[in-house]
Amino acid sequence: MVFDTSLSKSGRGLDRNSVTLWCRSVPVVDFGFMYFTVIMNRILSRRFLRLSRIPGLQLHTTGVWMAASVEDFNQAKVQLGTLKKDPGNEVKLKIYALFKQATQGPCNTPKPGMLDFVNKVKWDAWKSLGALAQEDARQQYVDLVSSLVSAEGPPVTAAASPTGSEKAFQTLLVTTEDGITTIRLNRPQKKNAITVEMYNELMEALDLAGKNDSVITVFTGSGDFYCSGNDLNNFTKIPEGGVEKMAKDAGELLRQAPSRRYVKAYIDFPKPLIAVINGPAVGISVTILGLFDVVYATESATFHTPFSNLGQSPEGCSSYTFPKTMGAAKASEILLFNKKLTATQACELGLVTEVFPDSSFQSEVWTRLKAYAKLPPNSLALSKQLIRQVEKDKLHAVNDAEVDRLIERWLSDECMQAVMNFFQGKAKL
Ligand SMILES: CCC/C=C/C(=O)SCCNC(=O)CCNC(=O)[C@H](O)C(C)(C)COP(=O)([O-])OP(=O)([O-])OC[C@H]1O[C@@H](n2cnc3c(N)ncnc32)[C@H](O)[C@@H]1OP(=O)([O-])[O-]
Repeated sequence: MVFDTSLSKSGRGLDRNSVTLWCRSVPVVDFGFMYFTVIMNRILSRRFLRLSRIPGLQLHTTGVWMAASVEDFNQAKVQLGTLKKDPGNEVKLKIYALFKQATQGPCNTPKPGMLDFVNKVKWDAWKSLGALAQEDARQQYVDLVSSLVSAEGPPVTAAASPTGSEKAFQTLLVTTEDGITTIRLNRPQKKNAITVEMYNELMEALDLAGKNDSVITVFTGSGDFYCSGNDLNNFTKIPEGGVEKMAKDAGELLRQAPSRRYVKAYIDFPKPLIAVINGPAVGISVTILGLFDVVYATESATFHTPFSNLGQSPEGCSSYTFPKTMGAAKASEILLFNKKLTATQACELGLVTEVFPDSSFQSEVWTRLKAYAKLPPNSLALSKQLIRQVEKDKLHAVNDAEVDRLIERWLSDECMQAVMNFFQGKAKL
């Protein structure tokens, strides 16, 4: 029998009079249920041990054993749907078999054919329960689900963070639901311009998304813009070391450095990365798209890299990914001569995967993403890595070269003048 905190708290299935701990069929402790509950909670909450894993240790009640009710069973079915972690095929088969036994009794349906692999395995699991009584199957089902739920720890409360969210950020909304980690740029009043804080949070969010249970990771923006690129205020916050220090720090943020590695975080991201472009995209939010696996755009989105206007040069590996995707001539129009693309043009050039009507964009895209997130995660991640692996070294080298050039550009009069023009209201895109 598996005990967990929720079981010991509610006392479900136990006679509350007393509980005896047995070791190798010898009773070693006998105490009242209340005391037992207190001790079990302390032991389990400190994660010292799980009684079911101790060889020879058995738990016996001295009173009447109460089987799980139909209500408990129904509640367990609901709880099963809230599990965040996949319990694995073996456990899922056990759950399936117990469910069938509890609801239909012993298996007496014909054995599926040899080639019907999945149904055959399920049938075998059910059949293996033999003549187990329905109420015992119900109890085992409830216990199994209960142990899985408690193994995941207490549910995250709404007050602690938004639904499905793993961590609260200042400039992003990050949620994980239905196998999708969504990273939403969340400075709509500033058109989601990327501050230094946001760069750092994006790296942290990517790191978490790469390690959590999600299958795919999706970027999108809050409000009417996807992103207006680098926040030009980043250039106005001059640190103690002066402009040179500012340019160097910004370069390190983009480049492969131990703790600051913005573009690197995209190059090395291990799972499928999808951009949902909900409105205009500018600067680094466009160049980085070459490192995404799929880009969906709403019809009215635009794509603009005004580097020459700003006295700057391309980044996000676009000096390599853009010519590779669309040819040097088209890439030069965009990266040198500031050509703004419509979503349809960006799609024709291969920067965008597909364009959707504004009216149905969100519903069509999210339906598709939810379906993608149901695909086998390991297969997806490994296939992505096969596609990207051959180019990784090249991309890191391109990133380094681009950043070296940018650090020079950020110190140039051309760049300083362009930034001043923006804040004096002289230059808007
Ligand atoms: C580091 C790696 C290198 C990266 C390179 C790049 O990304 S290059 C690309 C660099 N990016 C650019 O050059 C884009 C510069 N931005 C623009 O040209 C225009 O804002 C616009 C066309 C994006 C939107 O025009 P619109 O008339 O629809 O809206 P609005 O103008 O009224 O904006 C609302 C508020 O947001 C503010 N804000 C917006 N974007 C930025 C920003 N990037 N920065 C700071 N602030 C920004 C704006 O000041 C205003 O603030 P306020 O006054 O309310 O306190």
